[in-house]
Amino acid sequence: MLSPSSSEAVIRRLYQITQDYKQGFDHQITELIRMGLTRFNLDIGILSHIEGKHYVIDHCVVPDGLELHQGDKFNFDSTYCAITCKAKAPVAIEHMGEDDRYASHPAYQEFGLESYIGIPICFEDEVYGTLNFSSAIPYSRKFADVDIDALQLMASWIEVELIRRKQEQQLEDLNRKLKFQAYYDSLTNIPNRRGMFQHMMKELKRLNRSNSKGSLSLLDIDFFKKVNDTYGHSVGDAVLKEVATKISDALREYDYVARLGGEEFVIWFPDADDSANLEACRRIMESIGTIEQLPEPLTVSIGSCQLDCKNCNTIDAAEVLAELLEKADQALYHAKAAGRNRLVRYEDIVETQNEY
Ligand SMILES: Nc1nc2c(ncn2[C@@H]2O[C@H](COP(=O)(O)OP(=O)(O)OP(=O)(O)O)[C@@H](O)[C@H]2O)c(=O)[nH]1
Repeated sequence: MLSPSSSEAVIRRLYQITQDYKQGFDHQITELIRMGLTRFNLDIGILSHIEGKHYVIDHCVVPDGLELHQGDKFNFDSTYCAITCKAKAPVAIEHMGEDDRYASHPAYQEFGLESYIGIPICFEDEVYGTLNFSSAIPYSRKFADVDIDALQLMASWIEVELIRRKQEQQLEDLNRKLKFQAYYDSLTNIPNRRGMFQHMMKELKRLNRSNSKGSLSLLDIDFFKKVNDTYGHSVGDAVLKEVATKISDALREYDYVARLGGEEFVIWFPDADDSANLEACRRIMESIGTIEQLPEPLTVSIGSCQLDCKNCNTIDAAEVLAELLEKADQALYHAKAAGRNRLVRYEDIVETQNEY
């Protein structure tokens, strides 16, 4: 004989399952279904989900040999779930085949389950699916109010958990969006100045340890103001996006590009020697020249400099980055002053200056 205290046992177990949140929702639901199977002394436990005209198994615990798996889909109308959802309340049937209401139901015809206890699960004012327990064997006693109470407790737990999961997901999405906004440029979808700083700090610290080389380039679109003035700001925006795409497409997996602001981009080539860097920059310039938004070829100027990390061990990464940007900027200034549409290496400027 079941006593009201059996509901207390369910509450206690649900509390333990809640405490187990670190194991994840899948584990918690499986434990809840296992508890239900023990509680009702049945052998098939399912949390289902309705997708249009389909009944989909979200989670299930079934006896060995029964081929039922997460993700399996059935026609909704020919499931016991349809009976429960139509009732909009818990349904408990001890002997389906001898019940005039259900013996001819397609669910019974198809699955032949004799005993069944199920309840609709609601989520955001809609029926999400059902929690149900069943068996191919008729039930050995009558389902009682305490059984329904226990089922309702389990359903409430799932409903609260579904809401909590959704909120958690929304919070995660929001955090991801905020992080993206903080570190990425919304126009071109590549990292912004802050993103570049974060990436370069990591890179330079790694290079410091491995004592390797790298190369940094500043790329600036030539006469971009004229593009805006002649064709309008929206064409200017489209050109900026296309330039970002062309640069990204020309890079190797470990190279890195960010938009520093306006029409200026920074490109980092880790471990690149001088010739690899120059070759990549030439490829980028060529590719940008084929941009289709404008009737005339678009040109860019690039200032590059090399990092040699032999002396970087003792220097602060932020200082190294500031120095790299400063050198590349000087080289870019020379490229602009010399007529634009060209690449200038900082090392060449220094060499020329030393000759005088
Ligand atoms: N469409 C668009 N224009 C931008 C954006 N950010 C900056 N600009 C424009 O970029 C232009 C940069 O102009 P300048 O700094 O004079 O440079 P420039 O015309 O490219 O000349 P040089 O660099 O000397 O070759 C300005 O007209 C800015 O308004 C943006 O997000 N979208």
